[in-house]
Amino acid sequence: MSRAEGKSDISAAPDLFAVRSLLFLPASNPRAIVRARDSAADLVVLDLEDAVKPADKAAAREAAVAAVADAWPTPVAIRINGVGTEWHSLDVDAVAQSAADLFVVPRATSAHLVRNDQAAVGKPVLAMIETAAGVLGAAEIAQECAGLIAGTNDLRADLRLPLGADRAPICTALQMIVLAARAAGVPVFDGVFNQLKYGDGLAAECAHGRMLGFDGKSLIHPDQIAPCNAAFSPGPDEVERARQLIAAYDGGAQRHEDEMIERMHVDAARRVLARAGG
Ligand SMILES: CC(C)(COP(=O)(O)OP(=O)(O)OC[C@H]1O[C@@H](n2cnc3c(N)ncnc32)[C@H](O)[C@@H]1OP(=O)(O)O)[C@@H](O)C(=O)NCCC(=O)NCCSC(=O)C[C@H](O)C(=O)O
Ligand SMILES: [Mg+2]
Repeated sequence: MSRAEGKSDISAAPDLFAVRSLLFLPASNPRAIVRARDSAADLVVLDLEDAVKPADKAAAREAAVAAVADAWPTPVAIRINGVGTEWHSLDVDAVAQSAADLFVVPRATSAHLVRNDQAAVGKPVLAMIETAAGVLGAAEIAQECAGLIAGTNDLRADLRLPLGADRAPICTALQMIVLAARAAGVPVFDGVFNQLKYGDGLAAECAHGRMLGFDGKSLIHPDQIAPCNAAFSPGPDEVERARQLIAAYDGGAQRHEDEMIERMHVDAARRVLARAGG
């Protein structure tokens, strides 16, 4: 089945608040494209940027456009090369003509550059915040976007952190990215976990991201999808607590199981039920 080419309705953005897992893959890897299409990722991002060697950029662009023309069970995005690179305008033109549902801009540093790309492509855009300048501009950038993604590898590099640094030195930046997205009313996604043999490390980092307020997480391998989806889905106890809280509430401030609850707790409980699928 083939999808209409050149979809350009930016109001037709998928419900990105429902996205828990964003699977990145190099658009130059055809086997990975097949795997991604069959995967349980909530959103797939075909990468033209850092995952693709310079010599492969043109072929990757062609492959991404061809891939998104087919039917996908989930929304599919293309990550373009950044403004100022030799591939940027070719990527913009190709994605504008493609059937991708949305696109991703890397290393976003200013709202007007994101606005320019969005106007040229005519699709919803997710902006990656992955530099110090991007973090400081995130509040304005978020106003131009369908969502923000933390680019934690580039951010660590831009901050000149030692290789292998954990999350402690980037926590302030992560919180600023979440604040920016929430102030703009758009969803926000955590960065990638680079370890491919991870034990409990991935689940712990997903849980940390959820506690910081992220809606979901960027992933680099299909094996990371199940732990990520589980971590960003409310468990049965959480769902039951949410149901009981909503049922018990009748306005104002009240006691519920030895805690005070107010209207905002009911709103949060409703979000839990929505994410759990009703
Ligand atoms: C990291 C990898 C290069 C590892 O590759 P490899 O060792 O070949 O993996 P496997 O042998 O375990 O692969 C098994 C099969 O799974 C497919 N596969 C692998 N990764 C993916 C994927 N991401 N999506 C879909 N399918 C995938 C392989 O093709 C194998 O299939 P088959 O041959 O049929 O058995 C590799 O995992 C990889 O390339 N990952 C994604 C890298 C990427 O996209 N990077 C850019 C985004 S991350 C980033 O930089 C964020 C941000 O910009 C920042 O700065 O933080
Ligand atoms: Mg990056």
